Amino acid sequence: MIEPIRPTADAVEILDQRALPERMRYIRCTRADMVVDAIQSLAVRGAPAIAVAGLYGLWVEALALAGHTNGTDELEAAKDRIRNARPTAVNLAWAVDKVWATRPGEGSALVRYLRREADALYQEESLRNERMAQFGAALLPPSSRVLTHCNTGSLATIGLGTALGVIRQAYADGRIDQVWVDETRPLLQGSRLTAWELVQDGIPATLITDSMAASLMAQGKVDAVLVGADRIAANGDTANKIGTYGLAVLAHFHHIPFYVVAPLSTIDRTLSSGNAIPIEERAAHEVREIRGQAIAPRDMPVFNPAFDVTPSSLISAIVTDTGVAQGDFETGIAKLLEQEGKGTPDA
Ligand SMILES: CSC[C@H]1O[C@H](OP(=O)(O)O)[C@H](O)[C@@H]1O
Repeated sequence: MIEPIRPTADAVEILDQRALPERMRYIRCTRADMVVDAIQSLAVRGAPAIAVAGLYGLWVEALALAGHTNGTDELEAAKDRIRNARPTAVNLAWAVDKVWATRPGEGSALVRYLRREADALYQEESLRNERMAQFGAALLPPSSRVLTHCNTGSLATIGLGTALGVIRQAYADGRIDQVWVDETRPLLQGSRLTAWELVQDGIPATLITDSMAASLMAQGKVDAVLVGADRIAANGDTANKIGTYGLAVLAHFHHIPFYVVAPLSTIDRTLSSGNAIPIEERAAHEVREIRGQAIAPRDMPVFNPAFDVTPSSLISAIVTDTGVAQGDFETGIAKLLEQEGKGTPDA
């Protein structure tokens, strides 16, 4: 299994996803700001993965500050920088807030606690992926041809992945014949990362540009669309990689099931709808260049939102680690949240 995050005795090693698919190199992080930079530059990315990376960042910072005079204040400031490193994916803030709220005093007890919490989330996310894969695969009829957007695999999570975890399980169950992989402009998480993961797994996949999805659906070559999520509101409105909303509109028009796959840690219990989900806007060069090569006039104005919001009315089902919500998402999501931690996922 690919390891996007590798904790060691005194650091956290992060697989630099910016260098994929050509090179596998790890960044050794010994301070919080090294992890913040890795998250903000998308060296590590994907809602669940950045939450795990963030907790290890908190741990290495506590390790480095142990014994410092202003260590407590410096650690709290670092915590805020980690928490706010990327605004849309709720997992990061949720994990940091949860761990910070119940931390013990300071010193070695705090260091041990933070490492223990990071290890626990690492394990938990891996198990969540396995449960989602089972629930999601059951939705797909045999010989399905599915389309996916961005990267929701082992690189974006810990373990099988979310939407890509469902695809892996469904393929293993003989339910998938073909995967259409959206390249996912501007940062190409689909062509660089999802395609790389599927090639490694030997799963039949074909790379397409984002603009090709519509005609594939019109030709009847797509049986389902599977995507991940960065933040899901209580009514099921979902923020995900830019381009997801367009796919949902296309799927709705062509009567194709549109599935969102995400762990409960992606659900924002405080938001009644997607209107208030903060959408991260990123640097213009990400659109104007590819790997430093200009593909647009140098000072061309750019609009570069990293995510968009799909209204729940366009979503066929939301697959989580405790079961599947369909139809009345508000009630369905509330029921799935009630299952959390009970160890007996919804049937
Ligand atoms: C299971 S990852 C969820 C989500 O994260 C990705 O965004 P990014 O590559 O910017 O971190 C994409 O929206 C995935 O669907």
